[in-house]
Amino acid sequence: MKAMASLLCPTASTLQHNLSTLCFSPLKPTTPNNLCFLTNRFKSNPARCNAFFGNIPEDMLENTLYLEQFPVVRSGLMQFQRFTGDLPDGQKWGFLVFAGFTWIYLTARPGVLIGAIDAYLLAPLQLVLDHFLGRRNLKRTDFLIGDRLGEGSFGVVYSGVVVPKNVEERVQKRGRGKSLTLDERFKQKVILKKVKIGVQGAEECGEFEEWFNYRLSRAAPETCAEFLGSFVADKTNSQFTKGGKWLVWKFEGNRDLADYMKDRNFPLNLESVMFGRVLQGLDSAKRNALIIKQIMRQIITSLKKIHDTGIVHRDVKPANLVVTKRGQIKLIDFGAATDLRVGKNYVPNRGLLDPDFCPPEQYVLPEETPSPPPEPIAAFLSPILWQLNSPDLFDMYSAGIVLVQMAIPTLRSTSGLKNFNVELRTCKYDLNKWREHTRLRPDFKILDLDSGKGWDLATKLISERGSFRRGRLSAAAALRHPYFFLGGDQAAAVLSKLSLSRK
Ligand SMILES: Nc1ncnc2c1ncn2[C@@H]1O[C@H](COP(=O)(O)OP(=O)(O)OP(=O)(O)O)[C@@H](O)[C@H]1O
Repeated sequence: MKAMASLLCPTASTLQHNLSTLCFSPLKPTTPNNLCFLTNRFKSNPARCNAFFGNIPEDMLENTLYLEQFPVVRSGLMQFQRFTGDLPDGQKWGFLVFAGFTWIYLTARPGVLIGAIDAYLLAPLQLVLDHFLGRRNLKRTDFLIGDRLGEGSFGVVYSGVVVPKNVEERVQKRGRGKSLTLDERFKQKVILKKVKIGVQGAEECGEFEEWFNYRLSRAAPETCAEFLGSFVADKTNSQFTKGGKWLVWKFEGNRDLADYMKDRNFPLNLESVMFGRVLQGLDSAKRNALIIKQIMRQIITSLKKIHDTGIVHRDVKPANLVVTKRGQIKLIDFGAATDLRVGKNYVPNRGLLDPDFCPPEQYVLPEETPSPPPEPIAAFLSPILWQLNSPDLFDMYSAGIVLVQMAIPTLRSTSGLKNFNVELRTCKYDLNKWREHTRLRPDFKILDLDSGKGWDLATKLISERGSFRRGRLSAAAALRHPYFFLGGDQAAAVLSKLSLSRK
């Protein structure tokens, strides 16, 4: 760095200061500790080097860096020299500080620069590639619709299968025509969401969900269910309505976290899914705690990744976390998500949310925040918006509720969670106060293990926003919390992967 500074400062007369010749001529080292740059011409020819500089001690040569080893530095220095040319010292430094600040701004969360690269380069590239590979040419006849899995405000979700190419449909209906019995050629399972027709805002939500899925398939594919694309039904029959839009995902797993939590055996019913085996040598409280820790680690890691792209999910809850058969937790249902880099799906005053998991502030941004300007301007301003409002902390509250719900058995039922929320509101969202006053007789054993690190994390996620709209841990900060140190859950997960790969 010292040498870099000398290079950039033309008054450092110990070095040749004409940067335009830097890349073609050597710079003489001054002291053994003062690193400087030499070109490869001199590195490979010590005699020539010594002739040029006089005898250079060997230890000094060892400390010498060669400019060719740092192509980025080299081209950066050349560019810098080209731009600053004959400017006086003060202006050169001013230029450097400005360039540094611009770089920090463009790469600060939610990432103006990477967002622009995604929007103007990666998204069109994905479109072309998908067309080329036939991924955007889905059609009604590619799928057979099976059971209905759920219904939200704007869509109805079904399981289904892909009809293999050149396979005649041989569909036998079983029971009342709900379950499909198909031969083994129909093995690729999918999830289909039918966007409701005639429901206000449904079409728009469907468009947003599609947009978010494509965006995440480029930016953080491991965090969410694999999106296969969409199609518009070309005719009306029992399942389809002509003109109706369908979104399609890969089937990621039979059950979501809410399904597992309904089971009395939770969290032990996830033990072999998460770790591939039963954790030996531990009492059941410790096993429970390790499973919950692994689930929380995965949820918060995924949240960190989506927040890094500027997306806030806004509907984090067990029913929106699918558990794959390899024990991965994947986020689904981006219908309520918002991208605060470009203001996508951000409508001031619109709450779309599940009250049981929603933080007290209810909105990701203060209600007085105006509607977003056109996308490029919104993107340019987004680091300021993000710094001022920390919208990611919205999801972190929901993650905190998921943690206490998993760890405290009496909060797992719908009524238990509702009562908890009522009491919490009365305690002004102070979890410690709630603990002193609750009448729900909660069992804190899991959260109190390990000197209460789990409890401490919960109190730092479930809270009101403090001054400057902070006061809750971000995903990155939560992952640095002592709760996640010495991750026995990680060790068990790694061991299970190793034993699986050996099989
Ligand atoms: N990719 C997937 N793999 C396996 N199961 C899934 C997948 N996507 C959704 N599911 C299942 O379908 C259920 C409903 O899905 P989802 O939450 O997306 O729709 P919804 O909440 O009913 O609709 P809305 O988006 O309108 O709220 C989930 O709880 C989950 O069990």
